[in-house]
Amino acid sequence: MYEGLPVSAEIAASSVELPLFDVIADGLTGRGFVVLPLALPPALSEALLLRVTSLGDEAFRRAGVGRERDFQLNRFVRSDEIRWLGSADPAEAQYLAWMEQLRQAINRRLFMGLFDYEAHFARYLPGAFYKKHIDAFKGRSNRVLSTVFYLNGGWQEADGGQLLIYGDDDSVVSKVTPLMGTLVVFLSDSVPHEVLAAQRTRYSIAGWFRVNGSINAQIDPPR
Ligand SMILES: O=C(O)CCC(=O)C(=O)O
Ligand SMILES: [Fe+2]
Repeated sequence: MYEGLPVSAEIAASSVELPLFDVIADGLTGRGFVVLPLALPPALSEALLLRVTSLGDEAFRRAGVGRERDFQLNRFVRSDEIRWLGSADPAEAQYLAWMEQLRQAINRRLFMGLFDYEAHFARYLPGAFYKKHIDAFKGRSNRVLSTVFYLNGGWQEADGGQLLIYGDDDSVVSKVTPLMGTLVVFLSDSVPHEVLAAQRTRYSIAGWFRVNGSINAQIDPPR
């Protein structure tokens, strides 16, 4: 039992399979990505927003790119700040529990062999962006499935910060408003995407399901 959240927001370990998981699996098989409004229990989304907004500046650090440690260079690529989720906080724990359900559901449906999941809050202050990229290069990362969950109430077009998803021919196939409750799931190594500059502070949770196994004797890419 988690404190501070209504019982309805709890994700029981034995909860029945959500139809949503079918939608996600079908979307991944079809286009390689899926966008779902109001994917998680609203009370959980609110608790996560409360959590991320209660964290002080010192809780965040500037995000890096891959193995790059050159933060000057990275600033041209991305300018968000991050904080990793853990199970000590009840809202974070519930989010991770929901993702564990999704992990198992995807494995049952698509046999992807997803092994674990890692996720961080991201804070994009006004002006922050993340240039076009993919989250993983085939054979060089354990990350295979990406998730992004948004925590912004009343987000308007003029607030910027949209997620652009690109198709094979470099055209934008989806423009996602980072609105509270929306979840995006996509294949990490084949879906280029970009975050347009936010005009007001934008909160999200980015996460990755990973497969097990070492790459160049390294189990996981460094955080
Ligand atoms: O916040 C988003 O919309 C996407 C973030 C992203 O692409 C990433 O963290 O890799
Ligand atoms: Fe990304």
